[in-house]
Amino acid sequence: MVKKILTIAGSDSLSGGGLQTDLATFTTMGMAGFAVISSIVLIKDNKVRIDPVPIDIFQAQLDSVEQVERFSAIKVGLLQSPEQIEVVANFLKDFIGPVVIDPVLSFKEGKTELNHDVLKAYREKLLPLATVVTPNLKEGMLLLNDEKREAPKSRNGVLVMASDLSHLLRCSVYLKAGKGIQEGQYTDVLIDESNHGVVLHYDALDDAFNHGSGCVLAASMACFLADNMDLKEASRAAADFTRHAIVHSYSLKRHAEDGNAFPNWRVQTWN
Ligand SMILES: Nc1ncnc2c1ncn2[C@@H]1O[C@H](COP(=O)(O)OP(=O)(O)O)[C@@H](O)[C@H]1O
Ligand SMILES: Cc1ncc(COP(=O)(O)O)c(C=O)c1O
Repeated sequence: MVKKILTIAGSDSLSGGGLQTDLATFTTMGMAGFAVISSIVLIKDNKVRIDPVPIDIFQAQLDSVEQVERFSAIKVGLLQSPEQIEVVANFLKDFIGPVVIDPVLSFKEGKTELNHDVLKAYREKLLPLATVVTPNLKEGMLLLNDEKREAPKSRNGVLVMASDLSHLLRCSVYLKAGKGIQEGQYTDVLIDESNHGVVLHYDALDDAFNHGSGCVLAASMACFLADNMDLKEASRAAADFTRHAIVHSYSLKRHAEDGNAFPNWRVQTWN
């Protein structure tokens, strides 16, 4: 039977992340994708504009997908207010199955304002309901909320940070530590459900063409978990899937400097 998988995410009409990227990932993984829209994101001239969907319409979408029997996994992306976070927490309370939450608190594409009530709601209401949370280093530091703490610069430092996050949030953590940890490499760290740490290093690929790579990672991880892999296997498989999406990135304009990760890299392209 075809597996059904839900994303609760923002819409990015440039397909550089958000539900467009999530649905494309689900399709490539051979699963049927469903989407609840939290916000409309507009990116132009290095500015990010986010218009949240009114809360009653957001809730109505969640009520509507309750008709689906039943999702094999749920991925959660951009949420813009404590109210949205609370509504999602309520929705997830009775869900039995893997939940991957990507706490989108910062954008590569431009600055956005941070609402501290959103951070508190994430920490207290939503993230403890996740199977795994996938912050980048900046998002992880924000969630830890410790002004005296410095961002880690070593392999050990990232392991400690991921472990502290996992204790604070009471869930597994896949921390995207980025390129500052080991020369020429990207480092990701997983703290799994038995508090066991795994460090993953990957050769750094061209940075210019990877809008949406965080979404591809979390969405593919949700699919691998839906396929009954354990979290360690699913993490490795998702990291590998995402590297392929980055290698196959495409630009939006013929001579553009940047572009999107390509989640459909497994599918035959028409040339
Ligand atoms: N230039 C790159 N080379 C290799 N891996 C990368 C590169 N950029 C991102 N990744 C990987 O892609 C995944 C998503 O990371 P990232 O794009 O940093 O997330 P986010 O968009 O949430 O900040 C991670 O596994 C990360 O290690
Ligand atoms: C709706 C939405 N969610 C999430 C993201 C984050 O994307 P990334 O995977 O590059 O971190 C973006 C980026 O544009 C977005 O528009």
